[in-house]
Amino acid sequence: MIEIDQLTKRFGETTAVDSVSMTVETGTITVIVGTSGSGKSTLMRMINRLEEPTSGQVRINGEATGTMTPHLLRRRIGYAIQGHGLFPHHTVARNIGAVPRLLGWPKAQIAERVDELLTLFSMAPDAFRDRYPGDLSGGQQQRVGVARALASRPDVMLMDEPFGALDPIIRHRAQEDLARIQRQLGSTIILVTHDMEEAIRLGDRVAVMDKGKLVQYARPSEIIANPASTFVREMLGDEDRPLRQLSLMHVSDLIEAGDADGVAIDADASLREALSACLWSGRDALPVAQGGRITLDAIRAQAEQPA
Ligand SMILES: Nc1ncnc2c1ncn2[C@@H]1O[C@H](COP(=O)(O)OP(=O)(O)OP(=O)(O)O)[C@@H](O)[C@H]1O
Repeated sequence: MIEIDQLTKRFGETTAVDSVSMTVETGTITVIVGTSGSGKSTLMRMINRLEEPTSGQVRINGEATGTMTPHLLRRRIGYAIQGHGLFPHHTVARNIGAVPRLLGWPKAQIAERVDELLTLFSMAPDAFRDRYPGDLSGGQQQRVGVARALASRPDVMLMDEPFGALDPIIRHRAQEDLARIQRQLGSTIILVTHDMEEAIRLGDRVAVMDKGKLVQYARPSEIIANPASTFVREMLGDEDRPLRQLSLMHVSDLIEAGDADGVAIDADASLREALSACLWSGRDALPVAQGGRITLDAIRAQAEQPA
């Protein structure tokens, strides 16, 4: 568990982070979202002490980070940034193994961990471990950057706009990969983004920042249903709210008895996908692969419900 306790950072006249308190549970993804200059990166950088707080405290599993040696603290905390920050003259394996090497892991164990992570990120170890970053696509470089941050099984993983440089299609895949890997490894991740869509999709909890203040900290469904301020409502984009609502619910929530024609949809698919399948194929109902059907009327009723 990470406890952020009345954390404040001033740069001269500017209060970049203004008395922020929040608790991040172990094994969850917390996304910090806000406009440019709202203090997201500064808040995150105080967790691994790349910035020293003006006042307040961060505790990791009850231990105040202010009392730890900064470089030892940073070895316990993975850090991935936009543009990956890989060493260009080191192979993929050497890049991923950088922190375990610093920690003095035996060579065989590092090699095993490198292969395990490459596999997890759908990159065949034999094909990738000896390549250099320059020989990889942008998406592959980004995955290696994230793999490197995870290599030493850090207590916490901080990610600052990790997918900011990726095009929208790869970005979606990268987000799905991260969510899958996080579930598999049970990692604790804090991720910064300016993209509310990304926050809603990835976050177990979403922290919305405005002018250095934490204006809402809640589950995505709660943020969509009850935005705490006009600012949060604007971040959400009013017209998109029904669609966001649908993307958080599943076909399994609305299955009814009966048949329907055409290609079936999976019960795990989101209502947004079901809506898009209905509209795309011109059907009023879809069969559900696991039995029963879902109707366009039921999906529409869900989208129209006052949030
Ligand atoms: N080293 C610094 N010296 C002076 N001011 C700074 C410094 N770092 C950040 N700031 C200021 O603190 C405020 C918050 O910056 P921060 O980078 O945390 O915002 P952000 O929400 O991450 O923005 P972005 O999305 O643009 O990265 C801004 O007004 C910024 O200009």
